Amino acid sequence: MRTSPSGPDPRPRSVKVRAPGKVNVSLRVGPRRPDGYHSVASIYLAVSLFEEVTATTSPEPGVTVSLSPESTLDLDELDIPLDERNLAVRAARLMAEMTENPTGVHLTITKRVPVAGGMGGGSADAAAALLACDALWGSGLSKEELAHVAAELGADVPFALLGGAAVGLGVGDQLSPALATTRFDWVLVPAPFGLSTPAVFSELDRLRDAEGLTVPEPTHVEPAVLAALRAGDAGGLSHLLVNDLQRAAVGLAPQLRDTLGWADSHGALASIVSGSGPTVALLAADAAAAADLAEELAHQGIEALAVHGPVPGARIVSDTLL
Ligand SMILES: C[C@](O)(CO)[C@H](O)COP(=O)(O)OP(=O)(O)OC[C@H]1O[C@@H](n2ccc(N)nc2=O)[C@H](O)[C@@H]1O
Ligand SMILES: Nc1ncnc2c1ncn2[C@@H]1O[C@H](COP(=O)(O)OP(=O)(O)OP(=O)(O)O)[C@@H](O)[C@H]1O
Repeated sequence: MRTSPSGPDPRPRSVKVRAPGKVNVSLRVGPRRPDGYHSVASIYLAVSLFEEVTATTSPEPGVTVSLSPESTLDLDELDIPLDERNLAVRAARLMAEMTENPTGVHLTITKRVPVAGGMGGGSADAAAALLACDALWGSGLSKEELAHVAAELGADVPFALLGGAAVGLGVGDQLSPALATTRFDWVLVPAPFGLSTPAVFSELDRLRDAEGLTVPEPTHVEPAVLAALRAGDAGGLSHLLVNDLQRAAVGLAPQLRDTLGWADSHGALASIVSGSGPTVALLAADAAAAADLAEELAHQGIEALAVHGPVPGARIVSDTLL
């Protein structure tokens, strides 16, 4: 239990935080562990597609949540629980447990990252909710303590707090920042369906079992990937993109093969399934190439989003007295 030196501010307030989605430019997955998780060696890149969470003091005790009409996703189509299963609600409740006399809070989430898309959208909501409640309640937690709480919520949540580019070991939660000196441009192609993260990991286990393939625990990431990131070398990076989950995602959703093929047919440098999928990330040579590619796909009626990374992790956008 912590209180900030000045104690909690009792006045009604509203704190807005934004947090990015991510792609994994390299994702190596080890064998299933006894706890059901898999050790990974991952290189995360935060991209410029942001979730927003506004935490507003509520006269009612507890945590409530709603989705903002400013969301760019079609809210009628979304399968997002608005109860204690919501990752942002879970984050706020954890923060409340660690804060003296927390007020009630209402969370408003602006969804932009494809749901169940492999880009860590729910994780971004959780990270944003943690930071927003930390500010609202003056919980006084250190960065390390916040990262610890984040890891309790999910493997991708600590990275959504940190942002930028980072190496993730353990289940992806043991993070070390990586140097990326210039931006990398991507075109994201969301799918009209979602994939369940545990189902994709299980499919990878199934494929490996069927092949009699045993894999070692991943202990490190490829130095060449870090060198390409450091040098801002999109061409070099394009030959190094790797995702062990990709074949499992494609196994569950074979239509992704076509989308991945658009890199060749539409002049992108390379393509990769983002995390557990099904969003596909096409790597472009530069911002102009990404904008052209997104426009060309849009002309064909295909949803495509030009983004870039690295971008910062969860950050406060506004803090307003009501
Ligand atoms: C695929 C990635 O997005 C790559 O960054 C992450 O590994 C997934 O992170 P996440 O969605 O935050 O995952 P969690 O919410 O912690 O876990 C959901 C489920 O995914 C599986 N899971 C997740 C992460 C991991 N390293 N190994 C796993 O096997 C487990 O079945 C777990 O129960
Ligand atoms: N705030 C939230 N936003 C979206 N989904 C949520 C949220 N809270 C809980 N969920 C549930 O979690 C599931 C996965 O959501 P999410 O969009 O985070 O997937 P993802 O981006 O594939 O995750 P990851 O890349 O971290 O594996 C959704 O289908 C939904 O039922």
